[in-house]
Amino acid sequence: MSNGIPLTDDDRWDWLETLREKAVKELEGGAQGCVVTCSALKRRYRDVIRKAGQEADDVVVRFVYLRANEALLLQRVRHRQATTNHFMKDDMVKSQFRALEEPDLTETDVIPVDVSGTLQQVQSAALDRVKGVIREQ
Ligand SMILES: Nc1ncnc2c1ncn2[C@@H]1O[C@H](COP(=O)(O)OP(=O)(O)O)[C@@H](O)[C@H]1O
Ligand SMILES: O=C(O)[C@H](O)[C@@H](O)[C@H](O)[C@H](O)COP(=O)(O)O
Repeated sequence: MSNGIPLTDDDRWDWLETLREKAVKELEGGAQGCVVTCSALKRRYRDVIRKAGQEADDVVVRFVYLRANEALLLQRVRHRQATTNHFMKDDMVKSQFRALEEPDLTETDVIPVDVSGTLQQVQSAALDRVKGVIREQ
């Protein structure tokens, strides 16, 4: 990625499984909940994470989809590039959007949150939405 080469499906499977296994281990160790951050761009990647809920009755998987348009995210990645030496440069944003399969209404475990506001606005909107979903369960 630092050379501007997007990852492939094959590059990503093990990573997604590792994330799922780490999260399940946290819960098995007594954690009440666990948040992992991950791009999970395609539906079949999200399905890898979903498996945690299918394999254990007491594990509930929910996705918070941090949603914004390409122009805004390009601007943020450019700003990151100018201020840090992060490996992921702005030339990756286009391929990320090409790979993205936006969750549709059939993915009922997805909570979309608009991230075009400030960090505080995003944090508070995400918390409100997640708390609302937990209350409904
Ligand atoms: N709401 C926001 N307002 C301004 N900048 C943001 C906001 N959310 C994220 N950023 C910045 O955008 C960049 C990419 O965000 P990040 O969450 O790290 O994305 P990813 O992990 O998907 O690459 C980071 O530099 C981050 O600080
Ligand atoms: O293509 C992918 O599978 C993902 O985009 C993944 O590679 C990750 O999101 C980037 O590495 C960004 O890393 P940061 O979260 O550090 O920006």
